[in-house]
Amino acid sequence: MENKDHNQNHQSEDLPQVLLLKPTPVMAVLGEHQFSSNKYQFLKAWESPLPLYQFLTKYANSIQAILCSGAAPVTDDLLQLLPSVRLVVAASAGTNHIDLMACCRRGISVTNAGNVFSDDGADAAVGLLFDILRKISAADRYVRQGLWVKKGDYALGSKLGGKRIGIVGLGGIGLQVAKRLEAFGCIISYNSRKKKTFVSYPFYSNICELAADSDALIICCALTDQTRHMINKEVLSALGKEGFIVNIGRGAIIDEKELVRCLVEGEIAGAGLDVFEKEPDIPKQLLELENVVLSPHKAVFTPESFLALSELVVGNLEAFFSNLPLLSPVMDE
Ligand SMILES: O=CC(=O)O
Repeated sequence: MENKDHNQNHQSEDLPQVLLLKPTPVMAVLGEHQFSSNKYQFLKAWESPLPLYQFLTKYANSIQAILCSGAAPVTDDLLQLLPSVRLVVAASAGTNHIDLMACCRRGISVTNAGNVFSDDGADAAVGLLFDILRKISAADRYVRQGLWVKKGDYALGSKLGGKRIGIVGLGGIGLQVAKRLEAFGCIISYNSRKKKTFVSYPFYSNICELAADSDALIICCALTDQTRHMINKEVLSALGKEGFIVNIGRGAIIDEKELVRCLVEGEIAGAGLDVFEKEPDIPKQLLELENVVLSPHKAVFTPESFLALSELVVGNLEAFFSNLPLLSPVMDE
């Protein structure tokens, strides 16, 4: 039986080593030729016959960078094993799978998807909002099931223009959501870690107050210790029976149990959800609700955004190994 570590390539021994723990979708776009480039040695842990720990130990003192996605967390324990790592490149906007404190403590730089996902993420958020307000997916099911013929006209949806929209997280994606929804005639307010001086939208430091003053909340912020379950029972009840929620951030920003209860009991009007607490498992009750639109965590992914991401990933590696400023560093705030 062949027991060869395909990562072993004598010609590439002197190249900077970049570890990949699991395949990341960006690989499909970058193509295999990039991953056997003559600039870096990409070490793909899953291709090695060695158990992971042994594989990591073998390359422990030479791996200088990690290219990662949410599928494989970068923990303090992992970094402890790899003392030569100086850069973590996240092929995602969110960095909740990376122990940022540990990176900071160890002097490791971190990059993410920067703004390459902002347009597609914002398009998806607006699409989900449109869908739940105008009942597009629900009406589609109605027609397909032959209910238009049997039962007559479908219930009316609600107009997007004029709605008060509370954006939670006014980063790259949140700003693009605001821009799009302003064009539809919506009234924008936001909550963020800090008030942004470059926008004139009303800032709410209190998320409950934002919810109470909004017809819909759109969650675009990062998942951190501060934002985990930030959208809780209190916030949902402030949003109220007529209120909608869209989440393209991370599932755990919302207390999902509470969200499901509010949807089932009619305490909020509807939800458009791209992300969930235990993906890809989702609470079964959501499948039965007509006022919920579900999407399999793909808001920011298009072939175009992947292409832009792959260029950014390569750009960050090149910058790092040429001692130039990183293109999309994750800043400490
Ligand atoms: O969810 C997608 C991302 O964080 O890039």
